[in-house]
Amino acid sequence: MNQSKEQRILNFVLQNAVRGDPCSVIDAIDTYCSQKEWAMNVGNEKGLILDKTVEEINPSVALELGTYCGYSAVRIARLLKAGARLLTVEFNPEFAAIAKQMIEFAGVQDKVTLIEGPSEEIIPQLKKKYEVDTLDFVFVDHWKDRYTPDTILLQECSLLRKGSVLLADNIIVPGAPEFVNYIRNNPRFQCTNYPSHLEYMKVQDAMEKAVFLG
Ligand SMILES: Cn1ncc2cc([C@H](O)c3cccc(CNC(=O)c4cc(-c5ccc(F)cc5)cc(O)c4O)c3)ccc21
Ligand SMILES: [Mg+2]
Repeated sequence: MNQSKEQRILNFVLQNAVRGDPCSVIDAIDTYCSQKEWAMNVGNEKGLILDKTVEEINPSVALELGTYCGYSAVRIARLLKAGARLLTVEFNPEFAAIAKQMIEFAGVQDKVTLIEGPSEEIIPQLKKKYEVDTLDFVFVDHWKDRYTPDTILLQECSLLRKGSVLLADNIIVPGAPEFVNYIRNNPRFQCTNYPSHLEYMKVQDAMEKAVFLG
């Protein structure tokens, strides 16, 4: 049975990165996906916007929607302080299996809880099953038509507090027009747009930061 692209990305990391070195894992994925096979990792240009946002917030509890191969989970986890944690949600079992190995190889597994299942099912479980009080940071990078319903669900589940920060990928490509309309017209969020480029391409993309005002 021939390998998936995600398995080829993982194999390249296992052969070219350094176990326990998250930066080498990030670099290896970016090298492979810019030179061999494009993949929907947030990439290094938008990754720097993600890094700066995480460093600014210094979250104790972070959530990621859409793990994929674990690239952004490794990017976020490598910046977390001692005792801080990232919960990352992936519904696709193949992606989750790859991401688990990626996170472990990078050596950030003690900071990351990979949860297999759809966001709409997992979000309502975060308080009781995953002992979350409120979320300091949420990276939104799953199905683009889920950005709005899941932002509403996070509020309904009282998972956001005054100052919680959402950062959404792909505001231009593939685009999340309904989310942009919802969040920019919602008085409970303070929004900032960060123009960038689609990972590994010269195509315009952007990220949107939304601070919950309580
Ligand atoms: C409900 N639920 N809960 C957890 C959860 C997890 C997933 C998966 O992780 C998953 C699978 C497939 C697609 C996505 C969304 N990502 C994208 O679609 C995307 C596309 C492109 C792009 C851009 C240009 C192209 F030409 C083609 C693709 C660039 C990007 O950065 C993307 O993030 C996410 C899905 C639903 C989930
Ligand atoms: Mg994305």
